[in-house]
Parts: sequence; C-alpha cells; structure tokens
Amino acid sequence: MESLWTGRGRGALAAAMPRWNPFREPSDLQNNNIIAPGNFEGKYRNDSDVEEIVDLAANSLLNKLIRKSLVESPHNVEVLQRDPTSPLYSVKTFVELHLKPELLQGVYAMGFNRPSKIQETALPMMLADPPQNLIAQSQSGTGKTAAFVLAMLSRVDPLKKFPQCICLSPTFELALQTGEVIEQMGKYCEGVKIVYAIRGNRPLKGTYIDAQIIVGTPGTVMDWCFKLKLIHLEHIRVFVLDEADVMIGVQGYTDHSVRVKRAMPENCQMLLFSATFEDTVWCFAERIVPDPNIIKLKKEEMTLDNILQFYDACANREQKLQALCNIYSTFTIAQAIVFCQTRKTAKWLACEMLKDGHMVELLSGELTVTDRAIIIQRFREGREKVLITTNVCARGIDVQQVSVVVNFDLPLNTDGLIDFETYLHRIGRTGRFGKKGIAITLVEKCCVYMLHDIEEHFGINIKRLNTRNVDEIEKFLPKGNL
Ligand SMILES: Nc1ncnc2c1ncn2[C@@H]1O[C@H](COP(=O)(O)OP(=O)(O)OP(=O)(O)O)[C@@H](O)[C@H]1O
Repeated sequence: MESLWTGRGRGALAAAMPRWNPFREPSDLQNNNIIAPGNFEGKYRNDSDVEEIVDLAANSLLNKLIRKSLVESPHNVEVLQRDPTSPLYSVKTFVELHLKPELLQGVYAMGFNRPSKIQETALPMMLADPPQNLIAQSQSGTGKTAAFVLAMLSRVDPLKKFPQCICLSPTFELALQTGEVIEQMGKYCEGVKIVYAIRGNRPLKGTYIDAQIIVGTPGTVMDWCFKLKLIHLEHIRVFVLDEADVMIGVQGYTDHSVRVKRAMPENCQMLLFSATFEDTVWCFAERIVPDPNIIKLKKEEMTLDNILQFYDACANREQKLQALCNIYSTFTIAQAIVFCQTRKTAKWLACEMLKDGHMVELLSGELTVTDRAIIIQRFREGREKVLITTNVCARGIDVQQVSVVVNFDLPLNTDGLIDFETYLHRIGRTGRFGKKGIAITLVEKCCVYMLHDIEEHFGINIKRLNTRNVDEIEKFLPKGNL
C-alpha cells in the first residue's frame, strides 16, 4: 500500500494537524504551556459571553482521538432490505467474507478478531455481487469506518492505475483519520495507492491521479474533478459518504457531493454512513443513494432512572460559587463535571475555584481538538477530579466514570427557555451503563420556577439539597460504584 503525497508533501500536512499521541508522558503534558493544568488566564484568552456552539465535526474528531476500542452495543441491528425477498445473511467471522488473503492479513494485524455488530450485517451486503447501495446508521465507534474501508479495499483492482473508490469526509482532519485506517488495513495490499484530496495537498498541474483510492473533502474533490481535471470519475466503483450528519452542517458540501456523484457511472456502489438519522440526513441520503438497503443500530437509550436529581437555590453567582466549593469536598470520592452556559462564566468559575484552593480543570471550545483530547484523557485517567466546561462537552463525548454533574447555569435556548435536550445530555454524562449518579442544578432564586418545567417535561422530581450541609450531600452520593 502506498500513500501518494503530491505538491507540498506529507510533512506539511502532518504539521498542519498535530496528531494526538495518547502515549505522551505527563511531563510532556506539563511542559506544554497550552495544556498545563491551571493557569487559565494564559491559555483561555477568548472568554466570550456568547453561548458555546457545539461543533459536530470537532466532536467527531475528538471522539476518534480519545477512543481506545470498539463501542459495543447491546442492541440488535435493524435492517430494511431493498429486496425483502432476498435472503439476509450475516457473518460471525472475517473468514466467511472470502476476502483477499492480504486484506484479511491487514484486518487481523489491526487486532480485529471478529466483526462488530454493525459489520456482521453490513459487510455481506457491501461485498455482495452485484454491488448494493447501503445507508447505515450507528453510533460513533461501532465500526462503520473499518467496514467501508474493507469494502473499498476489497473492490480495488491494484493492476489498474486509476481512481476506483472515492470517500468523502466532512473535514480535513476526519479525511486524514479515514486515510490512516485505509493505509493500516491495506498495508499488505501490493500496488494499491491512496491519495488525499484535501487542502494543502495540491498535485502538480498536468499530473494525473493514478491512485485507486481517493479520500478527501467534498470541495477539494470537486475542484480536482471539474476545475483541475485531475480525477476521471468514469471508473469509480465505490463512492462513500462518511459522517453524513456532520457533512450536512457544512455549507455547500451536500451540493458538492451530489455533483461529484452525478458524474460517476450509474452502477457505482453508494455507501452512506451517519451516527444519527435526523430528517435532514434522510433527505440528503435519499437524494444521493438510489435504491438503498438500510441498516440501523439503536443508540444506547439515555435514561434518567438511575440519576438522583437535586437543586439548590442561591441569591447570585457568588453564592453559587460558594455552593460549589461546599460540594467540592465530597468530590474526593467522585469525579464531577460542572456545566456553564458561556466560556466567560466557565473561565471565571475555574479561576475562582483555583483561588479558593480547589484543583479543577477547564475545557472550552476555544482549545484545539488535540488539546481538548489531552484534557479529557487526563480527566478520564482521574488526574483531575473536577472538569469545568461549557456545552461543548454536553453530548457525544464519553467519560464513563463521572458520578456527579453540576449545572452551574441552567441550560437555556435562544428564547431564554429551558433547553431540555441539553439538560438531558448534560446530566446523561453521569449514571452511564446503569451506574448511579447525581445531578445538582444551582439556580438563582428568581429562576426556581424553571425547574418545574424540567420536572414536568421529564416526569421527575428534583429535590432541594442544602449545599451548606456537607453531611446531607454525602448521604446522597452513590456508594460502592464510583
Ligand atoms: N471488528 C472490530 N474488532 C475490533 N475493533 C474494531 C473492529 N472494528 C473497528 N474496530 C475499532 O473500533 C474503533 C471504532 O471503529 P470505527 O472508527 O470503525 O467506528 P465508527 O463507527 O466509524 O466511528 P466514528 O463514527 O466515530 O467514525 C476503532 O478503534 C477501530 O479500530
């Protein structure tokens, strides 16, 4: 397997995206100014009081960077077949797929012993002859990328020196991550080349792309196809659209993707992947994938049953700070995430807590994804007990051992009303996988009525907790499984 870097070469690209190295020693982390614990003044300069906007592409990359292994799902795969009369079959081993030996070797070299739940059903469909189109949805980390990479590599003819598979990703960094999986899995595939159609990797004019696999972002791929005429699309056999839910958030990307797709042969196999299936994703999927098979893997249901919910009413934010400092002493046996609505409040709170002698870490959206990954990793390892953050951390990011969530601010939408979904996602950071957790919302006295909206919406009861009484708090902290 060869990776083709034209133009400025790989060094420039690698420099543009500092890779996350999970094996960095703590001393390296401490020496790096940007991520040194404490010293929030220096590293967080943009303390905007505008609400933090969740960046789906950044979260998706963050999850990839901090993930250690496959996310196993307890749910069964749901399948909607294009032809319901054709037998549906799934595989329990990679051998049953009759892969080329060098590809099987690559799969095993990655440490994959058996297909994941989504791969069991998706792979036979993706590798079937004649090729079938597929739309697949399952949560992040369940093995989608590995599945479509395997499908591309198994369809490639190494003797033919022209593009045969294209994979579109929503960002430069996500395309690089996918490319890395292709390079790893295809490392024993002689004569197969991959090229990255991403900004900064511009081939010389007049050259012709002889790589069989192209991975890139829709804008650059479109330019290479139509403006620079570097890619001929008439022999493309597999077209993959990855992270469709993130893709539709980037302006113009759905149209670019449709344009590229229209120039491909009609019988080209279309594979579309997404972590969610909202209406917008469906519309896009239906526009671009004719006659699809559809596979869905249910998400882990978020439940509030095992989360005890409390509130305390405070006069102002200084009193809320005091309440948090009182609660802090109970965190010696637990790990907590504290949610603020804006970067400015989060930074203020972190600085005040630190001044008061409490060790906390701050995470907001202004840090690069790599630095965010380092902070989350430290928190996961238990090096920090308390993470103060904004909504950037409310959904999608997995830290399993959190047992206390504090809402320093109520989650509000742009109309100033409770944002129920964000409340659910925030407090869902605790109580994962059936463990017990507690959620404490600190609310200004004038806003206590808003808690009733939450109670009514979720059909729950949020009890008053006296945060001045540490004994009372400890009484409620879940024991035995922290
Ligand atoms: N069959 C398998 N056995 C063991 N590990 C696997 C298998 N398939 C994938 N993995 C590993 O599991 C992790 C998640 O896989 P992958 O990236 O393919 O998931 P994904 O659903 O594409 O996630 P995302 O939506 O974030 O891109 C990766 O570390 C990958 O190497």
